[in-house]
Amino acid sequence: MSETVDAPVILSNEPGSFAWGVLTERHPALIQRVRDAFPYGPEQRRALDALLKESTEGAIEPLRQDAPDHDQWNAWGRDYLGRSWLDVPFLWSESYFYRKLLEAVGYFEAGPWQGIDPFRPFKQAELRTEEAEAELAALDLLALKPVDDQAQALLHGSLWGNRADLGFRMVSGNNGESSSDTPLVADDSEVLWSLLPAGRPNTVCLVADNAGRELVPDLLLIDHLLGHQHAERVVLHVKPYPYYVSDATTSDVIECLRHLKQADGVAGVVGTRLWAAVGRGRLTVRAHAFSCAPLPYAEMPDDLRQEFADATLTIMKGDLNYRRLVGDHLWPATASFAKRTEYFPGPVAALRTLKSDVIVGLDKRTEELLVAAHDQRWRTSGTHALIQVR
Ligand SMILES: O=P(O)(O)OC[C@@]1(O)O[C@H](CO)[C@@H](O)[C@@H]1O
Repeated sequence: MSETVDAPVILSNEPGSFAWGVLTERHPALIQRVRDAFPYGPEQRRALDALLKESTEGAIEPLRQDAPDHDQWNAWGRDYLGRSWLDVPFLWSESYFYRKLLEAVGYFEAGPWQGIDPFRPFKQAELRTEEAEAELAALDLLALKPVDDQAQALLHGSLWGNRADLGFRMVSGNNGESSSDTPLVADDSEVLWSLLPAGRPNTVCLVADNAGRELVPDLLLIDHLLGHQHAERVVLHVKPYPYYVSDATTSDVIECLRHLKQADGVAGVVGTRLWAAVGRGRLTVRAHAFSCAPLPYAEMPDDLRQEFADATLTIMKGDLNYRRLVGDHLWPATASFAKRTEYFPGPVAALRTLKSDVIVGLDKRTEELLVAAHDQRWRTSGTHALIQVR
C-alpha cells in the first residue's frame, strides 16, 4: 500500500471499532453526564435528548439557522449533512458532535446559558484531586535535582498528563494515572531539546490539549522553557470554545494559573512567575478559530501557517492534535512521521499518549513487539506514549 495515497480515512461504521465506540457509547454517556451536571431547563433538556436521538439513530442535521457559524459548518459538512453519523469521517463527526452539544445547551445563544462551559464541573474537579495535589508537591523535590533531570521530568509530566483526558477516562475506566514507567514507543526527546538551545531568541508554540491535569504540567514545562532560556517567548494555543470534553480554553488557563499561584512551595512560585510572564508578553494565550475546525492541520489557514512557520518549534499535545497533524487515516504504523508532516511550515513535535487508531513513525520491530504483547489495544488504551519530532 502506498502510505501517502491509499490509507483509508477513519469512519465510525465498523461495529467494535474504536471510532464506533466513541459515537455509540462515549457520546451518549457524555450527554447524560452533562444533563446531570447542570439544572438545565426544559429547552436545553429537550435539545440534549434530540441530539442523543439524532447522533445515535438519525441523520446529521445542520446547525440552527441563526448560529454564528451556521454557514461555516454547512460548508465543512457539504458532503456529510443528511447522512448517518457513523458513515462520515470520524474526525468530522466527533468535532461536529461537540459543536452540536454546545448548541443544545445554549452556549452561543443570547440568554442565561450563554458562555457556560458544560464541561466545567468535570474540569474543576480534576484540579483538586489528591493525585493533582501530590503532583504539585513533588515539584519541591524536583527543584533539588540537576537541571537536565528537571527538564526531562517536566517533558514527561506534560506528555503523560495527556492521559488525564476526561472523555477517554469516562469509558475506558482508566483513572488517569501515569504509566510513565512504560517505555515510549518513539522517543525523539533529544532532538526536541536540540531544537531549543538555551540563550537563543526561540519562540515555542505549544498547542494545548486538555485542561486540568494536563494543562498544569504543560504550564510547568513552559515555565521551565522560559526560565532556562530555551524559549524567549511561548504562545499557548487553546480552544476558542469548550471542545472534546476537557480541552483547554482561555478560562481554563486562567483557572490553572490561579490554582498554581495559590499553591504552596515551588508550585506557588512557578504560578507567580507564569502570571508575570503573561503580563510581560513572554507567555501569550491564543485561541484561533481553526483550533476547533474538523480539519487536519494540512488545511490550516495562512495566518496560522505563518505563526507556526515563525516559531522555533511547535509542540502539539495530545491525541486529537496528533490525528489532525498526521491525518485521521489508518496509516501503516511504520509510515514515515517526517513524510506525514512535511507540509508543516516549521519544526514540529508531537507529545501524545495513544488513544485512537492513528499512529505513524514506528519501526517494524517496535510494532511487532506491541502487537505481540497487546494485540491492537496498545493503539487506544492510553497505556503507551510517544515523542516524535520533525
Ligand atoms: O486529544 P486527546 O484529549 O488526547 O484525546 C481525545 C480523545 O480521547 O478523544 C477522542 C475520542 O473521543 C480520541 O481522539 C481521543 O482518544
